[in-house]
Amino acid sequence: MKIIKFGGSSVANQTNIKKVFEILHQKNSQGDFAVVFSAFGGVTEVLLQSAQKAKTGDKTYLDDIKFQEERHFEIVKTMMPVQLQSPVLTYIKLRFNELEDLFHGIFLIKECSPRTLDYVGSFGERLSAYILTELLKLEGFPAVYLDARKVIRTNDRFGNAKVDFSISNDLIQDFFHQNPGLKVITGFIASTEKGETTTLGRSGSDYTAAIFASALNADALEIWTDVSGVMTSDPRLVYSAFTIPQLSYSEAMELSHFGAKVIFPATMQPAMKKGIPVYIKNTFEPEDVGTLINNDPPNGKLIKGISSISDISLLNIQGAGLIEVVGVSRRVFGSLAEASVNVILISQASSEHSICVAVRSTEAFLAKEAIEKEFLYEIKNGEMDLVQVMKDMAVVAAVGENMKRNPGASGRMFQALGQNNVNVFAIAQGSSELNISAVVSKADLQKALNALHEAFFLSDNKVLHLFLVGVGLIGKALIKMIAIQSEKLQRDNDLDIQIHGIANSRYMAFHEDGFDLSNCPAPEDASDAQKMNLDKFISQMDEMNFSNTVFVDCTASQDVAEIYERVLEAKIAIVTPNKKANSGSLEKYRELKRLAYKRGVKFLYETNVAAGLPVISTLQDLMLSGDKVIRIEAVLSGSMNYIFSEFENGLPFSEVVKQAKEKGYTEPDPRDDLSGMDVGRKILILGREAEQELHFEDISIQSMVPEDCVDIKDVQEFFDKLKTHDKEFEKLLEEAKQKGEKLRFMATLENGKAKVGLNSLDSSHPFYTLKGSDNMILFTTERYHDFPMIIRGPGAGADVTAAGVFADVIRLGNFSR
Ligand SMILES: NC(=O)C1=CN([C@@H]2O[C@H](COP(=O)(O)OP(=O)(O)OC[C@H]3O[C@@H](n4cnc5c(N)ncnc54)[C@H](O)[C@@H]3O)[C@@H](O)[C@H]2O)C=CC1
Ligand SMILES: N[C@@H](CC=O)C(=O)O
Ligand code: NA
Repeated sequence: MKIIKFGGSSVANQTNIKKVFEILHQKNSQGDFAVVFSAFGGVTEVLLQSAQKAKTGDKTYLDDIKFQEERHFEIVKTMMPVQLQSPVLTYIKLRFNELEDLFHGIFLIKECSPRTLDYVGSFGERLSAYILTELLKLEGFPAVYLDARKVIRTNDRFGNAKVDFSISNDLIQDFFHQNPGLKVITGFIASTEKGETTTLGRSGSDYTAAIFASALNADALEIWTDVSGVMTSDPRLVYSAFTIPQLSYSEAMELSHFGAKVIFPATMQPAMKKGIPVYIKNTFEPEDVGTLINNDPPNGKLIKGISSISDISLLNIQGAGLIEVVGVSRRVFGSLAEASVNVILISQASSEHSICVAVRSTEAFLAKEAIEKEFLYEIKNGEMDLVQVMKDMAVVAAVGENMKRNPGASGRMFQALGQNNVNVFAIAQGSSELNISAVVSKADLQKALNALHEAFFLSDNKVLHLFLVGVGLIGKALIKMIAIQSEKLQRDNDLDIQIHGIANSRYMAFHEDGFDLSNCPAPEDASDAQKMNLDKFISQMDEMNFSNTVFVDCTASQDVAEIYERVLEAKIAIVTPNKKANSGSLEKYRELKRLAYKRGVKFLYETNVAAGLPVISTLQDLMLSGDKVIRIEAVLSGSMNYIFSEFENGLPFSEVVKQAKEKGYTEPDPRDDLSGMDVGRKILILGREAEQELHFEDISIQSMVPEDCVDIKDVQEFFDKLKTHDKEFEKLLEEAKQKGEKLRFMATLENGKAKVGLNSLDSSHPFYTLKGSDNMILFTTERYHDFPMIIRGPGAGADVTAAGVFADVIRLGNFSR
């Protein structure tokens, strides 16, 4: 024998009811069963509200019950042949007439006792189970209607009545013996010895089902609802949450205690006592496995689920007068109990200097008052401080019985929180080792849940959640590269990279699960594309509140660089090829580094200089290991090197500049390269990385942009104008050629001063042989004194730059492991 219970949403309308019938037809071949139904979705709530309306003299209760009556009629009229409808419609009509009389009484005397409310609350189930019995007969089932008030006996605590199991069990067994056929049972309702209607409290229909399962020693109890079982975490906050296949009763209790709405612990008690397995199944996805709750020993995962309670406050009770004084905690908790404050979490360190309790925020003030009143004398004498209240807190808890046998759960939990910069305000773990709870700030809740979910469930994979501003040449190449490499990274490096936000200067779009990278749309083509607004982009990134979030800036925009402080403040890492932030004021450069350090997040910008070549990281390593930079000599512009080396082969100057742009070597506006600004920025950044107090004014820059080209707005027009200067550049080339030299645009930094400009170099110079987009950097340092350290290779272009950005992102994955 099985007891199968369907919740209100499963029978909310004709379509859903048909789904329920399909499920029951399938059950038919699997042995004996009885069915428990809730009221049609939402009916009981409306009836109880209508009773309140009637009590306050609000006559619209009449409209509400009319509407509900119609709803019940409608189901019968659409699901039953006309000739059979009459008795069922009459039954409905009679019930609603009773209700109307009842409400009229409430309306007149302006009173509605808990006893009356229980009676009102019984109509929903009585109607649904009766109608469904008749419909099931039409489906060929030998259905027998059972009003559970006949067989479940309770005391008269209306609203939340206590069941007398010995009487109820007998009555249930008798009814089943005497009435063959498929019993169709009303959930939620029961009656007292005197025949007064009572209800079984929150999730009462589940409880009814468990009572029947226990009384009949059922083989199984199935709870059919609108979700596919108990999930590892709240899916609204943790997008990667999934259904837990099996839980022990205790685990299910712990998880449901924390607000997993699927089951209510008390309802399981009767089934649990008899060891009856409980299945949670989804009426709308019947093929889904669902969750099995039973007595089987816990297996597999260390932790089964991560749950949370938001909106709590933390009370700190402290003072020297508390140490080694017997009876303090009795007084604290006694005063809270007297004030009817429910304590959610308790923590006291063995120093006894403070006791910390978490309560619902709505009860925080009451709690503070109660404790302060109790300790009035101690507070007056300075033996105890006033109770501190920290608002806007939340509890996150890792739940699982396997913790008992395996050390390491708390290590993993607090490592994950720490690495994601989630501050923990209090911790509690009982010796049952079923749950470790931590109090965190409410603003960190989603991040904490995701971090824990990743740490315990995602097959040990680290997930980086990227938000990419600037889907241009480099941004697009980056997306492509991640798409190609992602399988290998997941397989060999346990690293999963998802992109949740994309933007260019016009549009932005977001995707909770991450865009499909092998087919990633342009921001303007994404399904929910919105006009780009940087402020909103950052807010949205912040709100999505993923752990391991990375802001990737692939623009050349000053505006975007201005937002870095806010990003780092939000404990979000930054990876960028954009040089604007690091080449602004020295204060800003230092502030960003300080902030990243303070917030414990990384700010990586290897591609600021020489694209993917390891220049910045190498210089940082030199500095960290105690070296000192004496001189830097470098060709730092891929486009300028391309231009001046290709130009030797006879093409006009303006033509080679155009080619450099087409090859993706130049800045979005190639005049940033020609003017020396880009190289100026790079040598400035290198100087700063070499711990020199370098300002942009300390750099003398020779611009190669002809004066009449400076102010032209349109890039194409600039190219036209540049053509008129081809001869001047040819002359420069000719002069160098005659001396057997080559033109190289380079930068030098020595004695706190930097110079950027065009040089004519003979064949003895290391830069003489550079080709194409090559960069070359010579570091002369205290250690590399006689011969400089040399880094050389292509230093511009979509692929080498995107690869450098990608490498920084992967580095983040290693840092945050
Ligand atoms: N091209 C190269 O070889 C290298 C480039 N870089 C740097 O990479 C960055 C990107 O360069 P490219 O991809 O070549 O430029 P691009 O012009 O192709 O792309 C820039 C993208 O940023 C977007 N954008 C601009 N301002 C924006 C704003 N305020 N908000 C949102 N989006 C905005 C644009 O719409 C465009 O999609 C630049 O900072 C550049 O200096 C660094 C090393 C090498
Ligand atoms: N435009 C730059 C590339 C980016 O840093 C160059 O030409 O080197
Ligand atoms: Na680099």
